[in-house]
Amino acid sequence: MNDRLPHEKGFHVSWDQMHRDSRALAWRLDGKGPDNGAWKAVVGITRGGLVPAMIVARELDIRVVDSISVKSYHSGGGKADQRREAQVIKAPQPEVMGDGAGILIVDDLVDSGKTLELIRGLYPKAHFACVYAKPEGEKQADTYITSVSQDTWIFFPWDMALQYVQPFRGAD
Ligand SMILES: O=P(O)(O)OC[C@H]1O[C@H](OP(=O)(O)OP(=O)(O)O)[C@H](O)[C@@H]1O
Ligand code: HPA
Ligand SMILES: [Mg+2]
Repeated sequence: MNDRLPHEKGFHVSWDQMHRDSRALAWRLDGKGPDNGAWKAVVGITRGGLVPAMIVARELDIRVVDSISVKSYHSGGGKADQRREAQVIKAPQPEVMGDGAGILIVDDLVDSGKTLELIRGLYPKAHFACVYAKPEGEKQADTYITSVSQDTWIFFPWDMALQYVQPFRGAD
């Protein structure tokens, strides 16, 4: 039985690491767009995807940047059969998106893949790019930088703060 709490197997990502990994994602995508290698626009999935989306747009000199807001919630009866559902609560500009061709849709992480699955249904020709990917959802990402095991919780820098920790060998 696995009775470990989510925060007990944690991958803590600093701002610096996030910046490096987002830059690596941009460089991987450079020249891979459908129009002579160019991408038309970057769309960040709020909220976590806005940080890598900005960095990718900056690295690749893409000035058209939009966002899509997805709200996730748990549905189902008892705790055991609860499922994570997702709903789009704010769409990007339709004139920018079309069917998604040439559009880079960026998120910080793919976990179950539900968020990307929902958005892919709306923009089937878009390219989906994430910084981190867990195995269950990684097939939903066309490009990602770092694999993280399914039972690891990723802590992003905007959810953390520097704080004092006791020395390993405490004073008596
Ligand atoms: O692959 P999935 O299982 O769908 O999970 C991945 C999504 O979950 C997190 O966002 P969250 O919905 O928690 O919202 P936030 O970005 O606003 O923090 C993360 O930023 C991804 O967008
Ligand atoms: O590992 C995670 N970290 C932060 N947010 C998340 N949302 C789904 N999985 C995660
Ligand atoms: Mg998110």
